[in-house]
Amino acid sequence: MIRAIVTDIEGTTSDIRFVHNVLFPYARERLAGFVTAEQYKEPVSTILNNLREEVAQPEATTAELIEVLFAFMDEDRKSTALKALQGIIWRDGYVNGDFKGHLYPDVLPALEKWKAQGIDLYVYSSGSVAAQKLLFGYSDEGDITPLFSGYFDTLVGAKRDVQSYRNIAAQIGQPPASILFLSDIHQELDAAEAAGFRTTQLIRGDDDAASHHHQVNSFSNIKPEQIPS
Ligand SMILES: CSCCC(=O)C(=O)COP(=O)(O)O
Ligand SMILES: [Mg+2]
Repeated sequence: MIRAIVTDIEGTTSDIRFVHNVLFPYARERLAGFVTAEQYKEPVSTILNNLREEVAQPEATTAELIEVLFAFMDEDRKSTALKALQGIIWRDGYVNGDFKGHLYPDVLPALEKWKAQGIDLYVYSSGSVAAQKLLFGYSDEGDITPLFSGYFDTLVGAKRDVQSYRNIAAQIGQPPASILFLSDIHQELDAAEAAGFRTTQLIRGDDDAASHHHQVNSFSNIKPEQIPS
């Protein structure tokens, strides 16, 4: 029996093009100015020190760190420091109404149905927890954050690491076999499966022939009670 569902965002609840064509450029245009202006204030000061640790360059200047951050954005590196900064910068965009968090139309009805069935809902994304709350708080469908019981980001580990899913199960307090993980990326589903989770892959665009996971093209086609263990 499924007691909890953990969902990815990019490519699963939300269009990858919203993340790559709207969110990422918005942060990219503002990152250097924001970091320069805020470098001595919290939380940016601590984030920059975390980045110095992450790249093992304890003496790196702010200008050098900004170069690192641009290289990370170029390669879509899921750096906790970069994700924290992006999340802070996106806040203005949401609050000013520059954009809303994209949701596929099939997502909200399914989340509401599962919640009404007593299934607890969680989010796991490389985007920071703050960024996740913004996307769902300022979504196309309004504030849907009351549906979620918790959020996980790279602080529990990387999305392709098995241990991350063990950490999530421990924090949720449910056995892995009673948790369903939804993602568009089969390597993430492989890691979740290795931790004992049940899995379903969202195919929002191209087929993924390299995947052995149960596949659907819409949340409306996910029946938690029918997912094989
Ligand atoms: C909270 S929306 C922004 C998601 C994001 O920043 C990102 O890098 C998505 O990565 P994921 O590994 O979750 O696909
Ligand atoms: Mg994804």
